[in-house]
Amino acid sequence: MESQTSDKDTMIKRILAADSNYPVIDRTFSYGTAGFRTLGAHLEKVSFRAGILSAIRAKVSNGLTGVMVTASHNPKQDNGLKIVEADGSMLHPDWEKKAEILINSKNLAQTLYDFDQEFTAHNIFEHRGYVFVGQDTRESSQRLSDALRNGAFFIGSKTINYGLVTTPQLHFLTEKGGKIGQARYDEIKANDYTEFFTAQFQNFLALIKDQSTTKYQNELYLDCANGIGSVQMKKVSELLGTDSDLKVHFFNDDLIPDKLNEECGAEFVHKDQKFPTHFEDSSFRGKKCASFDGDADRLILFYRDENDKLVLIDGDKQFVLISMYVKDLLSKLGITEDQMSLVLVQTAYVNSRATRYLKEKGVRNELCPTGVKNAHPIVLKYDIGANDEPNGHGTIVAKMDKLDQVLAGHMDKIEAQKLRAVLLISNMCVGDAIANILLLEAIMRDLDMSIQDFALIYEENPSRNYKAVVKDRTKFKVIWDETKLTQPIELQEKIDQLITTVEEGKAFVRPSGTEDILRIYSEARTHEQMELLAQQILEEIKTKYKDY
Ligand SMILES: CC(=O)N[C@H]1[C@@H](OP(=O)(O)O)O[C@H](CO)[C@@H](O)[C@@H]1O
Ligand SMILES: [Mg+2]
Repeated sequence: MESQTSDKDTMIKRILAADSNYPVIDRTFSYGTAGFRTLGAHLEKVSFRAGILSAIRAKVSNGLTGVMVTASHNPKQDNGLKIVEADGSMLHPDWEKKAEILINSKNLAQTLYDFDQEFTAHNIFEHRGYVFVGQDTRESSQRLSDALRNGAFFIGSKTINYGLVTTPQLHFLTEKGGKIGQARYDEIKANDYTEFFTAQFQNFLALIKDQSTTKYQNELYLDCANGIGSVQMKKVSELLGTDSDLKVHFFNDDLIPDKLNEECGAEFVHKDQKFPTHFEDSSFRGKKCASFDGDADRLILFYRDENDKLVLIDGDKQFVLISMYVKDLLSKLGITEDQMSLVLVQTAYVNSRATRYLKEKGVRNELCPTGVKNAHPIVLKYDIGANDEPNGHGTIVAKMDKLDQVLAGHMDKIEAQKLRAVLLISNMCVGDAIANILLLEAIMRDLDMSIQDFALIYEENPSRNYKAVVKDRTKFKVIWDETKLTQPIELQEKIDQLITTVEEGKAFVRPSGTEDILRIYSEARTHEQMELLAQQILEEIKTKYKDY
């Protein structure tokens, strides 16, 4: 698609005419923790305008942005839009604000003239920009992708539609585009992603192919949340071939939009602490299982123990293993923290036992507010930085140039080869369920570790997330790392007091950044105490703060 005009006024007229075709939704949209997200039916105009915004962003920066149409783990009637920078990272915070201005504008022509003024040097009505677009399997996704591409077209941009891809895949493809430049965008194919990660996994396995295993389980039972992850993971499986070390059995791999995230997927398993559909059977006992979320950027591992209890391996434990593995290789090579710094960045939701374990093992650990975009700036301060959220988000990022310098002279050693190879299995743009399962399989295989061994690295305190509906969640204010409320302070004082009544108590309340609710986290040494603590806090909110 190509715009023929360079005349500003004519272009704006056409944009306004197209914009008026999309229904007006009378509310203010904000770019939350994970982009614009609400009912799919309310997002058509937002998508059209997000297309314009993404195109402008491309024109004034590196010529490229990516947009993913998805609402991840949220209900099937929801949808959302996440904008990706040309380096594969999340939209710059300054541009989140600009996106809100353009999307909520009551005078679109004026807003466009304002943008034009602000970016005079970039000629936003003339320069070409590119927008890479991906979508999940929701019913509304096609319509929203169409509206989005339409918006980009009307402001004179080209779009490349990758169709059904996972969120991390769209980040990967956008980053690749940012690296190779516009002239070669045609070369980028959605399958580059699956081919890349399969090859990295195979490279690592080639280093350890002679190591025999006794405990590693090479079969994985995968719950795909009935989302797009199954399509891409099946491609990985095919590329690995039948004689591969890793055999994946696919479940909940139906692409009917109605089934998306329905009683399955990482969010369901983690928050509800229940087995997903098709995993109820006791024949799954002891087997290594995992769940993706709807757009495959989250991963939860789990198994059914001998008492049929669900044992979860959450994001924290996954990244504790990954960080420990990397730390161990560095120390075997005699590489110090000064030569190559390492950090694991987590959120207030981290289990106290994980924090304690990391301290014992000497892994540097920092907290950040919820949302991957908050972890990223901290991660980048270190040479190797991992971040995770218990719900299954997480990635490990390494400054590969620096690593190569530090490893020069060590590359004859297996530890150096493993370190380089294992880090390359990571999707360094954003947390990725497919890359992460391959990364963890590589490590479990090398350490000859069963899923049961994995679960035992440390024993978490029982914990759980709860929700409460209040009149106005924005009145609840928290400190930077979200572990405490500053307002209402009386509620914080009550929580502080309740925590002391249970063993190893930890609890906090914060307003969600993606839903119109308060989130309540509770943790204690026993399940009963954890529930008691949560119930008391919920009761306090219900009786005193519902209409606050
Ligand atoms: C407790 C929890 O799971 N919070 C989730 C949720 O954010 P909230 O701001 O808590 O609504 O959605 C985010 C985006 O997917 C994710 O990064 C985060 O971990
Ligand atoms: Mg997701």
